[in-house]
Amino acid sequence: MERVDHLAHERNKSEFDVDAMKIVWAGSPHAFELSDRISKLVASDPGFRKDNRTMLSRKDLFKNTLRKAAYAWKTIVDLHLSEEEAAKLRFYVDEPAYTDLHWGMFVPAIKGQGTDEQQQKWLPLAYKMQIIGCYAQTELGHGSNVQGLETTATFDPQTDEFIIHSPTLTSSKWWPGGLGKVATHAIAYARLIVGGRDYGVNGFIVQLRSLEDHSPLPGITVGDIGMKFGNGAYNTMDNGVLQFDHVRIPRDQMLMRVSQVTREGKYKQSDVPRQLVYGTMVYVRQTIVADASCALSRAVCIATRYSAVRRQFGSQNGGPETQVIDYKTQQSRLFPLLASAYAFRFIGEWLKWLYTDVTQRLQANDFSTLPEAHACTAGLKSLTTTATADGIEECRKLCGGHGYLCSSGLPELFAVYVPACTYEGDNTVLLLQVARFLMKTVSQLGVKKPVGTIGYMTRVDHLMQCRCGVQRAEDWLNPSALLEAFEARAARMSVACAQNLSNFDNPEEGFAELSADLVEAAVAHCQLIIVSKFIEKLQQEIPGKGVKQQLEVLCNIYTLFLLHKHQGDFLSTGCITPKHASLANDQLRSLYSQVRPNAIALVDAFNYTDHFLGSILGCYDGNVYPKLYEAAWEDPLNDSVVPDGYHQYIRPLLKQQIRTARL
Ligand SMILES: CCCCCCCC/C=C\CCCC(=O)SCCNC(=O)CCNC(=O)[C@H](O)C(C)(C)COP(=O)(O)OP(=O)(O)OC[C@H]1O[C@@H](n2cnc3c(N)ncnc32)[C@H](O)[C@@H]1OP(=O)(O)O
Ligand SMILES: Cc1cc2nc3c(=O)[nH]c(=O)nc-3n(C[C@H](O)[C@H](O)[C@H](O)COP(=O)(O)OP(=O)(O)OC[C@H]3O[C@@H](n4cnc5c(N)ncnc54)[C@H](O)[C@@H]3O)c2cc1C
Repeated sequence: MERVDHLAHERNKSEFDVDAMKIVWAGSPHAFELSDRISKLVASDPGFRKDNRTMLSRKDLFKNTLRKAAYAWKTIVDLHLSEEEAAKLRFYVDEPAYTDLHWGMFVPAIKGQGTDEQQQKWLPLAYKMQIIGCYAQTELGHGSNVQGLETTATFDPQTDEFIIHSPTLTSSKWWPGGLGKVATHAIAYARLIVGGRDYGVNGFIVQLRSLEDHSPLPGITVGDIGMKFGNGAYNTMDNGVLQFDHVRIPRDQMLMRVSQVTREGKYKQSDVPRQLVYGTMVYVRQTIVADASCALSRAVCIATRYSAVRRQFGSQNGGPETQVIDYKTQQSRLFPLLASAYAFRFIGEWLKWLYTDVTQRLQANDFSTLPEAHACTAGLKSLTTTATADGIEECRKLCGGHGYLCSSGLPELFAVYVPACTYEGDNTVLLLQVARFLMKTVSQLGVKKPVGTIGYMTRVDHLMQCRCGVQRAEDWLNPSALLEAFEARAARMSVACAQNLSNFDNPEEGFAELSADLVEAAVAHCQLIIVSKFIEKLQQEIPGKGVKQQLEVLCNIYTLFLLHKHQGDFLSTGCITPKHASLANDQLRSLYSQVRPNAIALVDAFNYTDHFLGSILGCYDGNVYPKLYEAAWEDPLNDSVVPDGYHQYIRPLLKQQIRTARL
């Protein structure tokens, strides 16, 4: 049967080259070809089916995840996939699993913190999955405060070993993904104790389970921490608990790139900064930013397609009702999210570049950009994950009642995504790190020249007193006007915090007292980074009919939407007047009308297969109602017409009502 495209009329309206936009979204023709090929490979293989996840019990769900992970590995090996292709395949399988932590944290931790010899020994085993690793840092009593970890690693010079121990209940490792039921090894973070002295937290490679029968090794107590938020969702992951009872490991299993312990029991610190012990977190925060655009764009794709299918009110002379996407309120909620998905895509690309740059510098013993890389990865991780989690929930509401069905894909997407606001650093704690960086920058103005993303502070005198030159709504399309408003707001908020801090005798006390304001200053700074990198991206040549114009519209929507949402900051710092704010809002409305005919094509450019989207509301052909109707009948509750439990619980009730009625 020929498939009808219910969204064809929408696709015909678009004013730009969608195929060219697909390449911009993917990052390059090579990246597009790779994503396209691997996503289709996964979608066409029934072994990767995922539409029954929300109905399985935890045990069945978890076993199914183990099956899929093994099947994915077999596919990777059988097809001789490259590292890049294998990573894409895992991405499109789209199921949180122990492999995420093995490839995403265990391997990078050994690469970043291990010596050359340690890498040579452990990486080949990990690459072939002959060992499976996890990242065991967080404890029951301490997550955010890494310096507060309690697990100890005490050097025993007699045997040339470390004794890994959990001295208290609160020192139990708690949360590590893959730890609960699968990992054979962990990078365990513990306080390094040598000669009775505490040298702070360091990573150690510890074997947890037998490679023969998977039983925990002596001294190891390990298990899963239990069900998490939502059906299916992150419950495919075995987040675990772990206690060490004087577990001995050879000295050479301490990750020794940052500091070393010699055979004689001498502690030595390398020339590299101690903060590199936190290096794996910087790496993962950068990948999380790139991932935010994927999660948000999925939700936006579903909500946009469904908004074009769904009609309510406004029928004229018996004709069709209005598509809900034509309501200005729907547009003002949806299009900023569409623009954010693109903005996060480009900031993710830029952050990847920054991370690669800092890594190369570190290898050449240039540590100068490390504080900026830490501030950018921490701040952008916080900003993009918060906006994405909120955005997915907004997309669910944009889909009305049907968005609440699991078959819309949105409840599961939200449940899987929302812990990103907490893991790899609680979002508020991370913004406080950015605030520290900002306060340090302001306190050193005139002594140290700010560069990179903080370079705008060199013009602080101008930014403290400049006046917005916008006179008509269209003036807000001028990138210089937008940039200056965002720079002035960020600079003024930071300087105000620094001035308030100077009123405290004890800076730490002042920092704690003003922390809510400091977080807002950090948000203003991070929003400026995203806006400025989007504008920079548009200064490049971008091929394809109408592609650049569409991106300009999206960039302006993203920027003016932020200005509108945070107009309190802009007004209270005197960067703009109420008249400017009102003109910005006028311009925003006009931009929504420009994006409207292109909305479906702009989400088609994400090039998601129906399998990856996992949503009846977001399916490519827009044939929503028959699919919803069919899916309802597939629910196990509809296996029988009369439900189990009828004779036990319903019939007696009804009988009782009959007796009462007769009385
Ligand atoms: C494609 C692969 C994808 C893989 C993705 C897999 C995803 C799987 C899903 C989930 C995985 C989740 C895994 C985890 O959650 S692991 C645990 C993560 N834990 C955290 O993030 C803890 C957060 N806490 C911290 O990072 C720190 O405790 C802290 C908040 C930064 C505070 O640390 P500390 O007390 O030591 O620091 P200070 O504030 O005193 O700062 C001292 C100076 O150090 C600088 N600093 C801090 N951190 C870093 C860093 N990471 N890099 C560089 N520099 C750092 C800080 O700025 C201070 O500098 P100064 O110049 O001011 O002295
Ligand atoms: C799904 C999931 C997967 C995870 N995977 C792993 C893993 O693989 N490996 C691993 O080691 N860990 C993992 N974690 C743990 C995770 O990294 C921590 O939960 C996270 O770092 C937050 O720490 P916390 O739980 O201690 O939160 P807390 O620090 O206890 O936060 C509680 C509240 O206190 C606030 N707060 C804390 N400190 C401050 C402060 N200084 N100032 C102001 N407010 C503050 C926070 O903002 C938050 O509102 C995972 C967590 C989750 C949810």
